[in-house]
Amino acid sequence: MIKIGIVGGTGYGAVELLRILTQHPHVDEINIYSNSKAGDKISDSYPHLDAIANIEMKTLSVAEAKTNDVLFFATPPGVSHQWIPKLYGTGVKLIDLSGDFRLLDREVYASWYKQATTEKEWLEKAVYGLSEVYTEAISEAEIVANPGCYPTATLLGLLPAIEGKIIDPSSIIVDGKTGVSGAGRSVSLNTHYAEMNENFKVYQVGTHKHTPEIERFLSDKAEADVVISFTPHIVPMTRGIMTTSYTQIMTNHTEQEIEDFYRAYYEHQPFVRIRTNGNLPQTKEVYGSNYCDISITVDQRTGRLIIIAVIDNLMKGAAGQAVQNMNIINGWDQTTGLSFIPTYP
Ligand SMILES: NC(=O)C1=CN([C@@H]2O[C@H](COP(=O)(O)OP(=O)(O)OC[C@H]3O[C@@H](n4cnc5c(N)ncnc54)[C@H](OP(=O)(O)O)[C@@H]3O)[C@@H](O)[C@H]2O)C=CC1
Ligand SMILES: CC(=O)N[C@@H](CCC(=O)OP(=O)(O)O)C(=O)O
Repeated sequence: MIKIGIVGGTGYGAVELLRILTQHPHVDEINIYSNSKAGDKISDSYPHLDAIANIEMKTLSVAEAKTNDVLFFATPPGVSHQWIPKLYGTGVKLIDLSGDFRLLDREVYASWYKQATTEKEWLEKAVYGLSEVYTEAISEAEIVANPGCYPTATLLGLLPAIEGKIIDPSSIIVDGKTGVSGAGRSVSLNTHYAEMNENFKVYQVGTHKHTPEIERFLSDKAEADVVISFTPHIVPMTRGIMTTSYTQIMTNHTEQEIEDFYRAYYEHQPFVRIRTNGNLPQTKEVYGSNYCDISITVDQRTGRLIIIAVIDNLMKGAAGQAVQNMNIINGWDQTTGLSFIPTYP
């Protein structure tokens, strides 16, 4: 049995971690750290957790942090990099849901995040937590950089086609669509009900911070520098991400052959489901679960392979994948504590 700490206690990522970890069979104690509400119970902020997690939140300190076996940072970018170097080597496994450790180059980070992260020596110690792809490295990691929500869906959709040399890596255009909880719980005019309802917004065209993260890991598997066009959109729904990737096919494979290749690529991965016979995934079909559903379509007319991937941004896009990584680190079955059937309708 292990002891868990969650930093950023009153945010959406933390609450989703709690939803999972309160039912995880190997977790017997949960500490919650809050910057704004230490001393309060988490159920004061989230009454739906009353009688499930009436845990009093604490202030984080290095001494406190070290009492945990695994510490999750569910904090905005700019927080975890101040703590993780102080905790490295103490035996606590550190899983960061923010972007602070996802890029190797701090200048690239600064140019996309408009703020600083830690030195390269620390960034190099982090393992990218795309569970299905970097499993072995994650199993030995002390610091896991949990992937961003858009990169999770985009990379799971594109990596088989890149590794199989099915598509031209220089041809990739990605359209992302997210639910509003992707913006976190903090109040902003952008996500105000009246601004969001009956609306469909595009934002950060060509400037979204997930672009260099997607490019880094596509380049890793393409063994060449990959540059993509990525455009995110926000949709009036609570949860869900859909990414649509448009790519140029380089081979004469049929749709069936590519589909079979994808299925073989993810054969032993319990959370990736490949759609068959032109069946296209919808965000509702993964809602509340850790699944990533993927479809591939060969557009004969344009010679393009169109890849659609859906996830729940708070599950496979954040807390679910973070727990999947905790399971990998501890040598447990990846699905432990994560067997949520999607909530439908
Ligand atoms: N929402 C999503 O779908 C996804 C989120 N992520 C990432 O996960 C992280 C958490 O996101 P999410 O939970 O949605 O965000 P929220 O804004 O909902 O929560 C973040 C929490 O962090 C704490 N916090 C805020 N500012 C500071 C600070 N300066 N220092 C320390 N703690 C602070 C606050 O909790 P308290 O005051 O209680 O400490 C806050 O509630 C972010 O980095 C986000 O980018 C990644 C993938 C998807
Ligand atoms: C709607 C909305 O604002 N979504 C967020 C999602 C990114 C996020 O949550 O950040 P990480 O995944 O990098 O940690 C955004 O586009 O910035």
